[in-house]
Order: sequence, then structure tokens, then C-alpha cells
Amino acid sequence: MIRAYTIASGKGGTGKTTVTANLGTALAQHGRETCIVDTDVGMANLGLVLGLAETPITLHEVLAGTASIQDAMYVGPYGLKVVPSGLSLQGFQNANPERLRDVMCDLTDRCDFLLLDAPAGIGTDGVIPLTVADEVLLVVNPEISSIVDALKIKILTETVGGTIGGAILNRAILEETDMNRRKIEKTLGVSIIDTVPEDANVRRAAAAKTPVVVRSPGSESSKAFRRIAATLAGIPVLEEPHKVQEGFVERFARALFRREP
Ligand SMILES: Nc1ncnc2c1ncn2[C@@H]1O[C@H](COP(=O)(O)OP(=O)(O)OP(=O)(O)O)[C@@H](O)[C@H]1O
Repeated sequence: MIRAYTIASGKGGTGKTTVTANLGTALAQHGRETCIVDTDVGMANLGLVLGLAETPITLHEVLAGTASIQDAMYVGPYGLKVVPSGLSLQGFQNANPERLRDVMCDLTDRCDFLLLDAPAGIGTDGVIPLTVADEVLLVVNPEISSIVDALKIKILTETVGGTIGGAILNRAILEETDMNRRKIEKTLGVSIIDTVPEDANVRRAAAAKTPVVVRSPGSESSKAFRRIAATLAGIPVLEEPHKVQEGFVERFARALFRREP
């Protein structure tokens, strides 16, 4: 049975597209039939970050009722299915976000996992993805504006009858993560599934139009994406979370009191 997740955040630029592309690829690497859909019909970029050059038919045409979802499906790394959104203003105007529900029905028996990359904000095109998935995963950064906006999306999701499945803390500075994680969970009232560190490899991979799990598989961010994918797929998690680096004070205290690390 298909499992559908909407990747949302409220605030723009928290890493929704990065999470969608990498989690999708990692699920495909784990052997799961996975489809990712760019539901950001106004500001599409999922196709761009995956380097899909030729996409004559996109979600725009599907939501306009002039094409089927199969026509708008392209193949990404490890057989990942990718449905990009279009870049034209005309296409955006013709797209009816309400049709997303029908699109989901068409995908039901085609994949194990469906990830919807949601737009930022709370416009109609942003609200519908919150209602159609089994669970909404919030992507938050360890900064107050991101957390406040994620809280708005959580409340909105629950108001419209959707379900929050957890949060992914992205761009975390590892030395500070432990404290931030607890604070964020308390503020949001949502468990953090895992933490993806701030990692220059993510930006390099984006510039190369390749998911970081493909370009730099040994990086800490890639390990985090594979762990999250394994958790979602219900398979044993083999990779350890990155150890928080020991600071000077901790090293000093350990030397003084001979504590083992
Ligand atoms: N863990 C990370 N480490 C370093 N850079 C990151 C990380 N995650 C995302 N980024 C960078 O942050 C920027 C924004 O990421 P992304 O486009 O995925 O955000 P978004 O939430 O989808 O944005 P939008 O709301 O505009 O759609 C990109 O340049 C991306 O490469």
C-alpha cells in the first residue's frame, strides 16, 4: 500500500526540496518504488535541482486537466519517479490545485512511497498538500522564525484534518543540536524524527544538480537522509547519528576528572 508524505515548512528556504529529493532518492536506494511530486506550482524547483532538462509536460498540465500523471513522470536516480512542476506563469494560472486529490488516486498502485514537496506559505496551493497525504513532515531550521512558521503549519494541518507525522531538523549546527532539539520539540509539540546537519556537500550537490546522497554518499547529511528513509520504510537503521563534537570545556573537564568520552 502506498504511503504518502507531504514535506512542508511554512517558511521558505528551510530545505523542503532538498529533503524531498534526497529522501526520495534514499527510499529508491533502499529498493522502494518512490515518486516525488513538486506541488509548488508557483515556484517550482524540484526538477531543476535534479537536473531534469527536458520536461515538456509537468504537474501544471496534469492540474489543468490536459495531461495524465504518467505523462508528467520522469526518471531520476535509482529509478526514482519525479513529477516536476512547470515554470511558466500561464501554466501556474491554468493549474487547479484541487485536482491534486485525483492525482493521488492515480498514483496509489504505482508506488510504495509518495513524497509531496509543498510550497512555502498558506495559500490554497499550500493547504491542499497538507490534507491529501497520510502524514505531513515538517522541515525546520534551528531558528525561531522557522519554528514559529512550522507551528502555524502544524495548527493549519490539524485544522484542515491532516496529520503531523514528525519534524526533520535541517541545517543543524551539531554542537548546539542537543539543546535545540529538545527546545524545538517542546515548542512545536512534535517529535523530531532526525537531524540533518548543515553540510557544504548539500550546496555542492545542488549546484551539480544531483542529490547529495548520490554525489557525496559518505557525508553526514547523506547518512541522515538514509537513516530517515530507513525509518520511514521500516527497515533496520544501520547508520549511527553523527556524534556531537566535544567542545574545549568538555575536553578539559574529561582530562580533569578522567571521564571516558
Ligand atoms: N543541510 C543543509 N546544509 C547546507 N545547505 C542546505 C541544507 N539543506 C538545504 N540547504 C540549502 O538551502 C537552500 C534552500 O534549500 P531548499 O531549496 O531545499 O529549500 P526549500 O524549503 O525547498 O525552499 P523554497 O521554500 O524556496 O521552496 C538551498 O541552497 C540548499 O542547497
